Amino acid sequence: MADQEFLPLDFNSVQTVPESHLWPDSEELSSVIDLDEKISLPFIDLLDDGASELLGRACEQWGMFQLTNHGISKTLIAEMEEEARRLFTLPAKEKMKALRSADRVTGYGTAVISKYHPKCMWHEGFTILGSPANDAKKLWPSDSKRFCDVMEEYQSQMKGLSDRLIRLIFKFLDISEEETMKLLSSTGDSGKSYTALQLNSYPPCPDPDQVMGLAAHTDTSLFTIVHQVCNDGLQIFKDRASWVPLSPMRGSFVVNVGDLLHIMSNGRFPSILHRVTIQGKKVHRFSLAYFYYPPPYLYISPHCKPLSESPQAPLYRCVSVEEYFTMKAKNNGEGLSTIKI
Ligand SMILES: O=C(O)CCC(=O)C(=O)O
Ligand SMILES: [Fe+2]
Repeated sequence: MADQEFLPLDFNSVQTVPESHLWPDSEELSSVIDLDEKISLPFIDLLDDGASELLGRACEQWGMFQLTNHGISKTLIAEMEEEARRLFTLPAKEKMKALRSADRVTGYGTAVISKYHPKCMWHEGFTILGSPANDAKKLWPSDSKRFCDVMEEYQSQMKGLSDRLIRLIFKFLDISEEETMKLLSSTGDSGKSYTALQLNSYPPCPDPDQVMGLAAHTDTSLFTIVHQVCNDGLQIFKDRASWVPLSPMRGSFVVNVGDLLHIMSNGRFPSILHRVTIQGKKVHRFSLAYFYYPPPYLYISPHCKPLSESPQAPLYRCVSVEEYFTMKAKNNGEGLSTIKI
């Protein structure tokens, strides 16, 4: 596919879905199970004394959970929502000024997984690593400070929250304090961190049943913390059997296990396949996804429990984070099978 085709659509000006965005008869869109009620993911209260055990069980059984009492203020979340809306409701030609080019990972553009699919998604995104100042200045030459301040504050708070979560999760996995400290010290402060913030926008669509918001994928992160503005649309591929729609509770974060934690837990915590469908003709859905990664130079390997009751051979070979990214991209977004022993 030519690079041109990866430009997000000018969603405001389309009356009908163009051929490039129609996903007809696609297996990808089908097979949602018929449920009377949407499935509720487990809730984890971060202030619960047993949070480590509860987190571990939820990661094991679901690879995903809803986090409450996470300590991120409602005001900051409301500001994030406002700034994301301000960005994505700019005219298309303004957004294009911050277009992510082939050699850059930050800025405005389509989802990274777009290149693995013949059809385009009903989605536009904005990716931030550390300070968004360079890209924000292109959008608002004299008025980018508010956007940058809010994005940086959110990333800093997400980093703190992620550090708390990883400590509890590593404790459950019996990963030593020394290893935990190595990870935490190498991820640095938010300005230098290797984490990424992805603002997602799924505009209203004239024919929502024929398009895909975000196609099925697993995240490469250790885990991802997602806040959704409009809680419907996210689906998970549960038990490798069928797509299940979720409706997370407003105010909670959805946290999903990514490939790197799948590897470190030796497959005990599944990196769950998920996707986003489009909800209606009028709904503009946004989400804020914070991807928590170790630095690219660190090596990841399965942590096998000694003295356990079942055999604990490693399922995956040791791999650096950077190499894993490369392998996954080469294999069209499916990385785990490439390092399977
Ligand atoms: O929009 C969502 O709810 C999920 C987004 C997501 O899966 C991602 O950005 O990787
Ligand atoms: Fe995702």
